[in-house]
Amino acid sequence: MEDSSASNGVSSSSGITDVTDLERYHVNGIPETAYYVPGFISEEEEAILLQRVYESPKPKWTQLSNRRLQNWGGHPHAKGMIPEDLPLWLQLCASKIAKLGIFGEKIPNHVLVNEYLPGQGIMPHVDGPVFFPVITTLNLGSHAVINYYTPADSTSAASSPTEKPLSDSTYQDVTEVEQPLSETQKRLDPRLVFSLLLQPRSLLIVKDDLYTRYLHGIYAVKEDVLDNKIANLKVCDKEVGTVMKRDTRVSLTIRLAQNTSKFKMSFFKTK
Ligand SMILES: O=C(O)CCC(=O)C(=O)O
Ligand SMILES: [Fe+2]
Repeated sequence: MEDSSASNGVSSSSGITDVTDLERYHVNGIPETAYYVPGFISEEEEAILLQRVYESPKPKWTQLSNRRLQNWGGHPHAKGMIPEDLPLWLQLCASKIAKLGIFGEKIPNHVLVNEYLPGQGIMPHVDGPVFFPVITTLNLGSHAVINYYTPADSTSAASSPTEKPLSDSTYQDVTEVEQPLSETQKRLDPRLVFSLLLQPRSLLIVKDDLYTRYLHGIYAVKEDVLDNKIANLKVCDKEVGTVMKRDTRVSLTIRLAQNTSKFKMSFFKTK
């Protein structure tokens, strides 16, 4: 008999069922809380998810200057979000992640699909306040190295007090803020605190300050040279100096948007 959940994406069962198990995946040696779960999904599940992403209607894609994306679950806005139901294949992903207990009793309701060709990246930014302060990323197709930078409001010597915080990548003005990618990267490099290698099929979970205050970004390069800033190199069984060629990477950023109904009411009141 065919397993309908598998044909729609990921099976909702998982070997990891509670937060106690999750502690095994805690990333050590970094100042904030992150979990890196290698092999969170199988190769079959990865292939099905990629198939679902690429069979989505063309208008679902938004082309940005250095990547393209699909937004599922409603459009985030500084004041909240009008929710839309996730398609079944994403609901299954969200349920599997919810079983880890990291969203309390809730199930994530928003998914951002980002596609990066080799040489593409995302400039350092913080995600918006619309979301519950846990961010989960499912990695498909290729690796990436994600960099974390000290917060713009940090008192560290490297940060400039005149600097404006960067906008949320999911906001409408993203195309404008993404133009000066290399300039921004150069300016922020002294503030790089640590990086994480994200292998295909892994799940990354970051929380609290790492989510709300640190900036995160991915270099726009065709290959990554692994260095000792990468906190999970050992877990990934990799060595400093290894060169990893990028292929096309698809990431699913799976989050819980809050205050959705409140926004709905005030939205209609102002019309
Ligand atoms: O692709 C990633 O892992 C990062 C995506 C991201 O930071 C975002 O969409 O806000
Ligand atoms: Fe982000």
